[in-house]
Amino acid sequence: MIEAVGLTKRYGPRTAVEDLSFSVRPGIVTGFLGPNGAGKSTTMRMLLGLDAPTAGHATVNGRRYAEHRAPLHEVGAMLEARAVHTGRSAFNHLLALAATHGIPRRRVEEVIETVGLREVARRRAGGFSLGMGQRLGIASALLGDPATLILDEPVNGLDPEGILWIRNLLKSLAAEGRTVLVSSHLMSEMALTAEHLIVIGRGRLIADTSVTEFTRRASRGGTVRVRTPDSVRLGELLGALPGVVATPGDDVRVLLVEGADSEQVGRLAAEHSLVLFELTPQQASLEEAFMEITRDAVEYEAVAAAPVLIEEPTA
Ligand SMILES: Nc1ncnc2c1ncn2[C@@H]1O[C@H](COP(=O)(O)OP(=O)(O)OP(=O)(O)O)[C@@H](O)[C@H]1O
Repeated sequence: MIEAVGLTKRYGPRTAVEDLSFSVRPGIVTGFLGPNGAGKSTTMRMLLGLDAPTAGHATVNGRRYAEHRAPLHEVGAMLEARAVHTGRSAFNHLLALAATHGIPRRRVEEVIETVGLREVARRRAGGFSLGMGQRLGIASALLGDPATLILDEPVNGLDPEGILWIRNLLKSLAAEGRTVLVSSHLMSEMALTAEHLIVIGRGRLIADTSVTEFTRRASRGGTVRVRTPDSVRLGELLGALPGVVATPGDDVRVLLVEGADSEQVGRLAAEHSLVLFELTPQQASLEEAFMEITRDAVEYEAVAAAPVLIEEPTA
């Protein structure tokens, strides 16, 4: 269980994270989403005690990270996959990490097996591909068999096989009852991996919801396609409802309805005994929904990066 309460981080005049509160439950994968610069890495660093919050606090399994006696057994983290001593082999890197935390050599062999690095474990980690580096980062995170995992962009730069591997690994770790928080800026990937989402923009919480609810919200406000032999009559009835617009589709029997969901359209048709051949919500893709939901946050970044001069109107 991870808990953030009013987490705030300022770097000089810049607020990276602002009054962020959320909790991450065990047993499911929670996706931590936000556009670039939203504050995901900063938040994760605060959860791990690597950055001190300007205000607020965070706990992992009921305690602040620094208060854990054996933190590697409580929290496994991967923030930068490249944070590895490049001259060492993957095996020696893990062995050194294990030795300083009283973890037996057997466990090193186990995690190397889990992440599929057996063949290359004796090779210098500095020569690793990005994918191998990610696997090594995950191996380090798993070393202490922790109850909680915090991974920053673990699928970045991976090939499809690597992405599928991480997806399945995260799901199985969560299924074992662990708390799994994984950040990404890719909505479509998170939709396949996570069950719950925490979405931030400009350092603030935008959504704390299940993937199912997020998808539902994404399709709300979308268009409903209706095919009916009574399109003229149904169009009139829909047009009489406040905020509803029905426009003809690619066929005289097709209407594209905005401002009402498929349930409302179906009920209206039934009340007037109109036959329907088709009633299809046209879902926005999750990526579109994510862009829509975080748009203001992104626009702010763009404006902040390139200030626009507005001339004073002359009297
Ligand atoms: N050490 C720092 N000093 C000053 N500003 C910082 C520092 N670290 C982060 N920031 C700023 O805080 C904001 C949040 O950055 P952060 O890296 O946490 O975002 P992010 O969501 O992880 O982004 P990305 O997906 O691009 O990694 C950014 O505007 C960034 O420039």
